[in-house]
Amino acid sequence: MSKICYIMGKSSSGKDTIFKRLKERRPEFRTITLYTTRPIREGETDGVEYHFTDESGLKALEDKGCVIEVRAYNTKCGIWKYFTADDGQIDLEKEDYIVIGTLQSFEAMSRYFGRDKLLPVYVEVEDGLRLKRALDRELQQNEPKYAEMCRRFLADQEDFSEDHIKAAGIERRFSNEDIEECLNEIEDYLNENL
Ligand SMILES: Nc1ncnc2c1ncn2[C@@H]1O[C@H](COP(=O)(O)OP(=O)(O)OP(=O)(O)O)[C@@H](O)[C@H]1O
Repeated sequence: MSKICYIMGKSSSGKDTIFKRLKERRPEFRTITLYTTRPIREGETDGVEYHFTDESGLKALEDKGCVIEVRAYNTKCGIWKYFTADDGQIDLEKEDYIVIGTLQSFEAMSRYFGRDKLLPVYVEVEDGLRLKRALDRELQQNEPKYAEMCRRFLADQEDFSEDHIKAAGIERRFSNEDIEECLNEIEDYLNENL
């Protein structure tokens, strides 16, 4: 049975890094590119990390009835929305997919496609190390957004509270202290469950 491997974790836990490395290891995985209204960051490419769009783009997809889930974040830089659309790119009869999302979107996708179609991969990193990685990443940006980085760090405490993780039915966690060890563990888990 085809499944959606759903990568989740707090900000700077390494979701993007793991996603890219898993895609290299398992090139047969298809991706579901999410949409966002946030501005594109240095080094990102439209249609790769996200489909970068705006409010009118979101409304057009909503009018067509194909938005599966949408979340809005009141950031230091304005309201940014992230959403998943059933825009014809998902065929669960044939393909396995790999996606990055949140607990909220994981739950919405589970309702939409069926919980058995999703394979959650929850990534975690000790908070101090995660904050250091977040700051190091921000320092590399042309216009570092430190306030937004801090907001996300604090918001994650609530979004990924133990209660929320439990309510979403997440049991397995993958520590991303060492990237190779983390990838090996995830790959074993995929082999067991796909
Ligand atoms: N195991 C690791 N060891 C050292 N650095 C890492 C490791 N995993 C990720 N990083 C680095 O940590 C930073 C955050 O990683 P990444 O961007 O993949 O996280 P993310 O969870 O996708 O973040 P966000 O949700 O905020 O976009 C990046 O600069 C990345 O290169």
